[in-house]
Amino acid sequence: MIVQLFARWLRRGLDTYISLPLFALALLGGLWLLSLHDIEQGRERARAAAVNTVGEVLGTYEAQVARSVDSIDQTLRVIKYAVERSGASDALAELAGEGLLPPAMVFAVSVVDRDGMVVASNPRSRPVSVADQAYFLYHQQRDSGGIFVSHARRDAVKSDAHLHFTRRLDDARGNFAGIVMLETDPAYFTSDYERSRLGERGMLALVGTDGVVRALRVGDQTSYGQQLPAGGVDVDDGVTRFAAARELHQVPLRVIVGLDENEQMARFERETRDKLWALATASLVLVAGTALLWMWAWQGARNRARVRRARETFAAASAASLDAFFVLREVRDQSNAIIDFRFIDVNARAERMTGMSHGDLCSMTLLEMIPEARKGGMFQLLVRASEDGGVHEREWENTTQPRYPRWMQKQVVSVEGGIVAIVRDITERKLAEERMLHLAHHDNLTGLPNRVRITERLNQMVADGGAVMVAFIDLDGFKLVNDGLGHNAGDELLKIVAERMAGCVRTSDAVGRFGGDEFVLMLDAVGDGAPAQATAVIERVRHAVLQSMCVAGQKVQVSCSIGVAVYPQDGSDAETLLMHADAAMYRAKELGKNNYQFYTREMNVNIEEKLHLMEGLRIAFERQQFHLVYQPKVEMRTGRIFGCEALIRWHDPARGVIGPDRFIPLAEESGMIVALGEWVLRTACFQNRAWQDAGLAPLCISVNVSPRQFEEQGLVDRVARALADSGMDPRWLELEVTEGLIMRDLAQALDKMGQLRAMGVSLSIDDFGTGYSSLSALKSFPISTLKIDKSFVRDLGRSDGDEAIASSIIGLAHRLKLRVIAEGVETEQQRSFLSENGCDELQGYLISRPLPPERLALMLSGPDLIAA
Ligand SMILES: Nc1nc2c(ncn2[C@@H]2O[C@H](COP(=O)(O)O[C@H]3[C@@H](O)[C@H](n4cnc5c(=O)[nH]c(N)nc54)O[C@@H]3COP(=O)(O)O)[C@@H](O)[C@H]2O)c(=O)[nH]1
Repeated sequence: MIVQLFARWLRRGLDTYISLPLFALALLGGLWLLSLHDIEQGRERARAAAVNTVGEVLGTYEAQVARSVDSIDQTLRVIKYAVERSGASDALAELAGEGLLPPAMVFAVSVVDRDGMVVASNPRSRPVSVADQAYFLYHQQRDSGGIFVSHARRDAVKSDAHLHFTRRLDDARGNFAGIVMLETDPAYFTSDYERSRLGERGMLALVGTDGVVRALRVGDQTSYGQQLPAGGVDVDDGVTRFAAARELHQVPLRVIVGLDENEQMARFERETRDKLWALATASLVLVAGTALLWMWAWQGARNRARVRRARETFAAASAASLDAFFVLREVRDQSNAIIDFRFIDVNARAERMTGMSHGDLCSMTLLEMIPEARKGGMFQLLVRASEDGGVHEREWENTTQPRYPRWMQKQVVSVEGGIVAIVRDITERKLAEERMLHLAHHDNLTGLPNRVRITERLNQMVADGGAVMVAFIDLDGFKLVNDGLGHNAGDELLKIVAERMAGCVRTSDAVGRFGGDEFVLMLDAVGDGAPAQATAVIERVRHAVLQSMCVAGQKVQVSCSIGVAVYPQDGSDAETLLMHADAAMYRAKELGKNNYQFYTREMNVNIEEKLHLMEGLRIAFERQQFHLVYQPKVEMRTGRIFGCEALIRWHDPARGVIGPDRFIPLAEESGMIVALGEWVLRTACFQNRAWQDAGLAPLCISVNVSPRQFEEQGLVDRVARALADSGMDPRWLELEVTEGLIMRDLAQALDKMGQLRAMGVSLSIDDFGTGYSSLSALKSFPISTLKIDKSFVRDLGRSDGDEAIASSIIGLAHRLKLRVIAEGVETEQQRSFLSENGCDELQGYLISRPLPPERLALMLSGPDLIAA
């Protein structure tokens, strides 16, 4: 782990973008260190040179001052000698005569007697006393045998300050006899100030051993009298100097030379500044150059890292991927055109997909592996990806290479130095899509094209032009088989019919299932004789369907009603053609079923009539054109009328009485059934209450409730209100609901039926046997009666099937502890059968047609209608 980390660190360290700035930093540091060291040495050298100069100047200055002081002393000795020999008054004149006196302009010489009076002088001056002067007192008090140098002072003789060099005079007995004195300007001792050597702020000084400055010159300024500290070599004028001092022999004086440090170091500082500038500039250039190089190197390193990461990612992703990865590089000819692609790398999935090893693949080109790649567009896709960059995707159906997947999805990505083709086997998905497409367009049960496909196909045939016949086929009697023998039997029948139909059509025709027991034929009626052939196909289909078959172990027979519409005369699109074929099919049903009818315009009259009726219904409700008739229900055993069914009638002034079969479905469709149904319910309740109030024996009155009415939210409230308003006891009300209605939303129906039952209202299932009741659900219905549909009653005594159904319903109802009523009983034969099979109640023309209320009242007051 540590070794790895170290290796990684080392690798990174060696990376140019890291080592380059480090190197530049080291270089810069070294450069600066060397330069600063050199500067420091230069400084030392400059200082040493300055100190050296000070030494040299001091030597010169010392020599000069020593010479001056020496000659001054010589002069004083000569004067002393002359005064002691010749007397003060003549001595100076003699010496002047012999030219032994110094120039009077610079030096004034005087002789002072023992009382301190100047007695002779050159140049001449008035006699003044210097008895109080330090130099006089010095000699008066001691015989030092030496020269005395005074402070620079003004005195009675001279108004400006002078230095006084004095020697003692002795008389013959060696007593104090006065002094000889030489006065000079202090500036005399600094007049040798050379600017070229001492600069502007250099210093020359003559200082007494007492530390008092006798003469001082700094640049052009001369001064005196300052007190220097013992051994001090510089004056306090704010200038730092290189300075040195030296004491003079035999005279209590020191000479001091000082050179301004700034002036002495100025050249060095200037050169240092220049050096530093040059160094800074070089450093900047180095930093800028390094920064540029670093950016370039960093960019390069980043790119390399990206490529490395991409490689690693590719390797990791491709190794684990379910897709096959092929890395390819172009093969170009001399004109730089791409002529092939060579495999550079592939993953394990690619090896499995091609059945070739990595080594084999990487020694091949694309065209060597798939020679037909140019034909299928694969090669061109790779070329496009290679030249245009980006990602290119396509799905491929492989029809040539049996060992490769049938469907492949290829994604081609241009990468640096080549392209990557990612190939995915999508055969499964494609097949699933095909399956789903098939399911979406085909009927599950029969495998025939469904409504969607039929419409598409029909539109296609219409678009292709030419005559097309559309036959809409509805099975007659299918419901009986489905309800009687169960759904499985119904399904079986539909499959057989579908096969038979498919067997009748020509290859140019098509057959599909539209839904339920409805089928559609699309017949090509183009060409000579084609219409006749198409009609023959229709007839063949009708005949084939009519053949009996065995389903659920029973021999059954159905027929079909066929409506035919022809393109282009009966419609210009699939929808219209199907609608018209449907209308023609209804006509075929009306004409007794088991036949086919071509569409005619008159058939549309029915539709118009429907619209007309709908409008009439609305007006009829407003104008109260409805009334109820009541059909009695009798007990089979006693013949007693125990109830009646309220049936609605519409009396249209223009059209006469219109039956509910015609307008109830329209009222359902328009939603008017809710209001109409409530009117029926209330009228029936009020009527029943009126009969009871008239003293007739109480009857149970049945009211039909249609599906939409039943599903309406306020049904229970409406029933409660009708009962409350009419004052009728709920036990005398029965609501008849159909099977289909309950099964539409079983949970909600059960809830509603429960509420009605709780109110005391009875419930019966109308038209039993025609719906799709689940027998297990039937158990949970809170109903009291099952009504056998009149379609099963009609052929009792003639049809074994109907008899079997009727007796089964009776048996079933009794086992569920329900009563059974048969409706539509018209004949004695039907009554006997029902009676013999235990049916509890009867309703039908055999007893009575539906009657107006007053007629029923009359009937109720009569004898019982059938004998037990
Ligand atoms: N929602 C409502 N539906 C209603 C209402 N009134 C009637 N209807 C339904 O309309 C259908 C046709 O009814 P109608 O024309 O009144 O026919 C009924 C009887 O007249 C008829 N019937 C009775 N006995 C016989 C007979 O011996 N032979 C024969 N051919 N027909 C007979 O049967 C119809 C009663 O059927 P049902 O209701 O199933 O007991 C019909 O479906 C009515 O339900 C209404 O107010 N609301």
